Amino acid sequence: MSLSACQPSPRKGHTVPETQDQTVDHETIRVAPKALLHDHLDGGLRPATVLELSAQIGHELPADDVDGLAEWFRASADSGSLVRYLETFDHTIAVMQTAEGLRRVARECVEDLAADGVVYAESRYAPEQHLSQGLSLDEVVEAVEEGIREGEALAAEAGRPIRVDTLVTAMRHAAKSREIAELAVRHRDAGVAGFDIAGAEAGFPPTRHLDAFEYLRRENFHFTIHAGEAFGLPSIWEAIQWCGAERLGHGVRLVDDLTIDGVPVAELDDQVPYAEWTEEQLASVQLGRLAAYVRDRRIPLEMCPSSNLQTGASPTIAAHPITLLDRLRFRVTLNTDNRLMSGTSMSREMELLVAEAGWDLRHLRRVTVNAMKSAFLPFDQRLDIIENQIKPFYDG
Ligand SMILES: O=c1[nH]cnc2c1ncn2[C@@H]1O[C@H](CO)[C@@H](O)[C@H]1O
Ligand SMILES: [Zn+2]
Repeated sequence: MSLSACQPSPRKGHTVPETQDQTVDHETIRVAPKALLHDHLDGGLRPATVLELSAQIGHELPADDVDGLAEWFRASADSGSLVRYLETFDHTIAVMQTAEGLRRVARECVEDLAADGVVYAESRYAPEQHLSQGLSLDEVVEAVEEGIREGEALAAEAGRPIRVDTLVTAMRHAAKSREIAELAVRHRDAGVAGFDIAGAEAGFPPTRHLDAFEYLRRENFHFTIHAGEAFGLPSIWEAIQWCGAERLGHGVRLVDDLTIDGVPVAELDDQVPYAEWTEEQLASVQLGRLAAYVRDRRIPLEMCPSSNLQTGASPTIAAHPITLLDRLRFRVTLNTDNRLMSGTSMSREMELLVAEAGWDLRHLRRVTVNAMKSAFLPFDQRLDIIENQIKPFYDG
């Protein structure tokens, strides 16, 4: 891929000059250092592990071989509805009910991310969904952290060092968020970097969990909220202005607050791919008050293109708002969401954007630095990864 004339000129501070060849091939993407903020532990199992652990506990699966099961997850998650997409998790959560199962899944998650070139990741899961065989909430967290430390050690041995922190999630339809928030804070010095709420969005506004968010703020703890995926601007507004979310999980519907001459950009008659918009077209986009606030405050958007195609939040990669929001300089990050359900990886998400949305190495560098800037990791450690791992590769 070479540079196209439609790309915005790099601003001061963007160190890759526009004249430099930004060709991105498969191998470059594979080895590029990546930062991943939004990846569900229970959405990233190896199909072989689901099969093996299910056989051990007598859990019945919809397919009995690796390829068939991988395909079943992809196809079933491809429903166009978040609620149906989430039903596929029954089969992964079933094998994550023992300390041993949780530890193995966490260890393999870290190894798989490291093999994909990820150098920093935040892996999230909902401890309340892993209690059916008698584990306590604390035992669930401890088992996951053990598995993650094992995975980090194995990855370092394999020459692919990676740091993985966790986000403890509360399910938004349940009424446990305060208890889960306290659980997260209890384990803050043992690998838990933040808190999240997930699950069906429509009908379950984040303000139902205000008590948990107020508690977390008093504890100086970090949290992100899934918002603006299956429901629109009111959900994003509540997450930021009522709950105080530091980042937005997805936030893709923020595009509803972008207009040209009063028409929402997604409803424009002549739909030109965002990569091909001219600087004049970009300059004519008006930001509503919420979108302007999100951009002004540099609120990170944890965007997950493939997942959004499956749940119907976006029709195609080329038309996915990530490219428009990136070109308008929102703080966009690129994520996998659920590697098993989407049959994806960070490399694959990057390749899709390069092949179908006009991205090149500068875009990949930008979302990687953005993600690292937005991580729930102490500032000095974020800086260290940016300066010593990310920039040397992308600017080298
Ligand atoms: O994209 C998503 N939107 C909302 N909820 C999700 C998404 N992906 C996964 N989960 C939910 O988060 C739980 C904890 O990891 C998963 O069990 C699933 O129910
Ligand atoms: Zn998610």
